[in-house]
Amino acid sequence: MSNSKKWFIIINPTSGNGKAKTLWPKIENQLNHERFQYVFHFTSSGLHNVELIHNAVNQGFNKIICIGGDGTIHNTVNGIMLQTISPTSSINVGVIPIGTGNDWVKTYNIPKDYKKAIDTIKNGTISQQDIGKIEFLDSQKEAVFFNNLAGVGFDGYVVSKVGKYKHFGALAYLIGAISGLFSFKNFDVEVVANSQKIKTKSLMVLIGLCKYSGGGMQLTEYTNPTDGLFDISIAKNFSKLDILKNLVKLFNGSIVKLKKVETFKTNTISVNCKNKLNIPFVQADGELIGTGGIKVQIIPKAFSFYTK
Ligand SMILES: Nc1ncnc2c1ncn2[C@@H]1O[C@H](COP(=O)(O)OP(=O)(O)OP(=O)(O)O)[C@@H](O)[C@H]1O
Repeated sequence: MSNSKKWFIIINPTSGNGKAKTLWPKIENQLNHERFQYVFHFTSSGLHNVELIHNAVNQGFNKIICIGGDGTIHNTVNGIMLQTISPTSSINVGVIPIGTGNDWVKTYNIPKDYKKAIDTIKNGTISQQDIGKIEFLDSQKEAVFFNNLAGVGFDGYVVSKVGKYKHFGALAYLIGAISGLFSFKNFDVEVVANSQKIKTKSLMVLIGLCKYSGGGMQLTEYTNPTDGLFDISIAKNFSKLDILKNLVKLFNGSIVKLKKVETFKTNTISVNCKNKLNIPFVQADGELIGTGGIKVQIIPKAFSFYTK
């Protein structure tokens, strides 16, 4: 059987605090019951995940199942975007969500129950969305792609801390945010987008495609992940009290209505961080990817996946 007829499955054994590994035998039973033809691999690291997908596409696989959380989807997207053999939107990805935050799947109501997720992959439809490409302004690091949300500043700082709280499930991000609050310092930033320059002290600059991040928070003014535009939120000079007072607003989407949050849409953005004494972290889809200034551009409808 040629590779294009088979599914290529990757499982991140550490996702969901190890739940992906424990559930795999049951998932495998269900896939066999539903007569899926497949090969499978466990990831040994994020980089291994990217390489597995990159090589699979080069070998002719065009149907992928990703078992894990947002980081596993992110690494899978990067494997697809970095290969040059096939148009990226011709590779279809099914997701069985077994992560901690599981934020990306919430936008599309992809079921967390593995049997229902398999049914979505088997009987659902194929949708597409835009992808973001991040290039680093202050280093030679390779470009990183994202499918959900990227951010510079406090949210990157939270991601750098969240690992040790993952056993709390989706609450890990909120706990990470509260614990990081007291050591984080707002940074100087110059944002360039839509021929405008915004110079400010900032808590964070968020570059969104989909609706949820940080374990269910809604930090951007989400409209449409296929409109060719990012949803930007710049949180300007928030105090610790501002954050504590507005914790509920982080989750119900109304944080973007605050005066100190500037929102707009754009298809490219530069986030320049000139102050070498306070260089912010950069996160993409909940993965810590670097530090300092970035330039981000949108690649319209580059990612194809199974939805209900
Ligand atoms: N075998 C492995 N050992 C350790 N880490 C791994 C391994 N395979 C992949 N990883 C890394 O595991 C990290 C977490 O994966 P993932 O995001 O899927 O799960 P999660 O953190 O539980 O879920 P979520 O991101 O939805 O909160 C990713 O950064 C990925 O690079």
